[in-house]
Amino acid sequence: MGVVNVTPDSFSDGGRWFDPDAAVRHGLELVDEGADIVDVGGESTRPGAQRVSYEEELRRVEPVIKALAQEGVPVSVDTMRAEVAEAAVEAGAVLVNDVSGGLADPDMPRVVARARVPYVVMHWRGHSHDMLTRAVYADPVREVRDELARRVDSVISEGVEPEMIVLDPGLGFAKHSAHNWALLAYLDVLSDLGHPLLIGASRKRFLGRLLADQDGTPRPFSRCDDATVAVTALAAQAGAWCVRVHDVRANADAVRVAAAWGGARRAN
Ligand SMILES: Nc1nc2ncc(COP(=O)(O)O)nc2c(=O)[nH]1
Repeated sequence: MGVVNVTPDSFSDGGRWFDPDAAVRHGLELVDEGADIVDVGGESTRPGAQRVSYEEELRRVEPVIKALAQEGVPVSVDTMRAEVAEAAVEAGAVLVNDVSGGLADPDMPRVVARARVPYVVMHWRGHSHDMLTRAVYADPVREVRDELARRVDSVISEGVEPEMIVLDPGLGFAKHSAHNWALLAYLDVLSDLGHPLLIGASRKRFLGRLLADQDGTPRPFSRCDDATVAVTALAAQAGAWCVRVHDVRANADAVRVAAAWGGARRAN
């Protein structure tokens, strides 16, 4: 899953694809690099980000989704708003990627159920402006698993088909580095919920902190693609269904390496 943030302020590529034509060109490049899905988002979710209006979010994403869909690109819409998801599916999106897992907008499960598209339910504990105040866990893996399980039950009760649900641990969302590493180390606990897993580690702060230099300065996000590729290979080997990344080519290569490695083990 290649990322196209049509935002002026996303942490990892803020502003580069804010122009719709540039965003569409970039989405097509990501497909050429090996992306199976292009994820289009119009609202930054970096820690501390302020929300944008529904109108502004839709203005940003709709033309990009429509143009990419018309080129035959499988597009997902990264939104917490049911109205944006509905309009995005109308414009040709084939998957809804909801970082709030249906918590930010109670209408979302009904919209997704009616659209009959796959639905990414990510672990979330509130909006970016204050989510780090909720980054408190006694047992992060068990708590994330239990909270995701509750979201699954809730959205199914609203009509979403179980087989349409994809789960995501929400790395960096109301989580500190140690929480993120624990979730990656125990992906099998989340897989046991019985849904495909999407992993979004690309260029995130916990990778920059891991790679900090001697005086503790975190590695800039633009130089965390190699670490992202390592996470991709390990996540693929751990059975992840999809990784959400900025640098598609290198990560698509890593997925192929993991598939060849895993295939050889099964064959012998
Ligand atoms: N499903 C899913 N969606 C996401 N959308 C945005 C971001 C924030 O990263 P970005 O600003 O680089 O897009 N991370 C995720 C994620 O981890 N999982």
